[in-house]
Amino acid sequence: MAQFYKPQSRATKPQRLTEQQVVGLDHQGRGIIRTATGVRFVPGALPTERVTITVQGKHDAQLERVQTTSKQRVTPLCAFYEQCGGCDLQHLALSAQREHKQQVVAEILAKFGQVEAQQWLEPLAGDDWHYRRRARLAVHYDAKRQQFKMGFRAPKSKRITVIDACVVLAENLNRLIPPLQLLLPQLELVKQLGHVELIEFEHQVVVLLRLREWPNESDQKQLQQFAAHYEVAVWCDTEQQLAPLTASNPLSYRTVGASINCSPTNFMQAHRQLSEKMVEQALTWLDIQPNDKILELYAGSGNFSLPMALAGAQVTAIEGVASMVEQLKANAHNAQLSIAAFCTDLEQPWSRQAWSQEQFTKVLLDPARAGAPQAIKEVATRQPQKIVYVSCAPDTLARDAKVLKDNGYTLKQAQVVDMFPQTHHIEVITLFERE
Ligand SMILES: C[S@@+](CC[C@H](N)C(=O)[O-])C[C@H]1O[C@@H](n2cnc3c(N)ncnc32)[C@H](O)[C@@H]1O
Repeated sequence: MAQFYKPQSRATKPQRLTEQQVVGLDHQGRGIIRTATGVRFVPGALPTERVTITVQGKHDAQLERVQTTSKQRVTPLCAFYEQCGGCDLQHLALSAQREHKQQVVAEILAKFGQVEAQQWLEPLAGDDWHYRRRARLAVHYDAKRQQFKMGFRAPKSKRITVIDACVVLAENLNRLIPPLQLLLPQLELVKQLGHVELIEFEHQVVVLLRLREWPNESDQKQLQQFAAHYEVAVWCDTEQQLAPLTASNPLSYRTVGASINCSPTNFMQAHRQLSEKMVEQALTWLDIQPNDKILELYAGSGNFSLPMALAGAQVTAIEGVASMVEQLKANAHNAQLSIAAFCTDLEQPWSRQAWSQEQFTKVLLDPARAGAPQAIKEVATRQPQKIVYVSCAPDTLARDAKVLKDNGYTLKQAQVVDMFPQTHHIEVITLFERE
């Protein structure tokens, strides 16, 4: 048999380093330490602290002990903080979390966009706990052991941290976790359950079950009893259909001056109070005048479109998901507003889009994490007076901001929207103006 050279295993004992100085926080909320062998990123460590770490991989390290504690360190509220990893900034005081988020955005804008905001507004904040109006819970059923797990996935892992409460989830949703943990393993559908979503709408709390097939009669009966008892609607999302299994009120959420009807799988801003406040800020910056023609990109079901039209603008709204475009049109119709809405993939050039031939005075865009690499070039060449850019990813915002800067725009104002307190996730709203 042929023999091949096999290098010796390089596995060594994990290296332990004591008295390490934390010099900053990175954009994922991890402490930064400069060791003799390079930079290490340490979840849970805070600037000014001296800590003991165990080195893992090339740049990561695990926090073992805090030797000198930061004044900004607070005791995490959540019992699952160590295992869950969802709210990874809970050990940092809230005011410091917000300061950190603003600093991260400013640094990334300067480094990757060569852009500086002329003015930062105070972060927009709402409830710091029990603020989330939507959560997706991972599930796993071990048929052999008849073991059911429901919770959140641990960081960088498929492991499920079983929880019986979540400190950032709206109380309306939080109370459903223990009874669902009891009910679901008793149902036949547990064997084909993909995940569970809990969503708080304006007049209805929804438990959405992701399934392969529609539930059998016995399961349906038990789910109906559950729904009646907890005053929720159970919806099922199979490959064939998305529909309520129990009685359900129409699903909607509030925006400034209007209700937005939507389906349980449509995008909805995460924070139950801050969505409207963020829309108000956008309206203030846009300063809508009677002749304004506004182009809105990544419009969803109309969260910004309806308030802009109510303020008197002529709105053209673009969204990539066809069902949301239809929803947006219906929402505009219900509010007796005239909004031109189109389904377009904004990753593609606009040359064939008839809507793009119009002259727009102002643009509002609210892309997903990937930002708007193609759309921003198209916007910049059209030279609207004002651009309001809402972002949940400072790195792609910085890349797109550079395109605007190169095309004569100045970043007049910026504001962190604390849409995800206790976590490192960042939302920011920005106003660019043509010089
Ligand atoms: C952050 S959400 C914002 C939605 C809306 N502005 C709101 O406040 O509810 C981003 C939206 O962009 C849409 N989207 C993502 N990629 C897209 C693309 N390539 N073309 C068009 N729309 C896209 C998503 O479907 C989603 O509705």
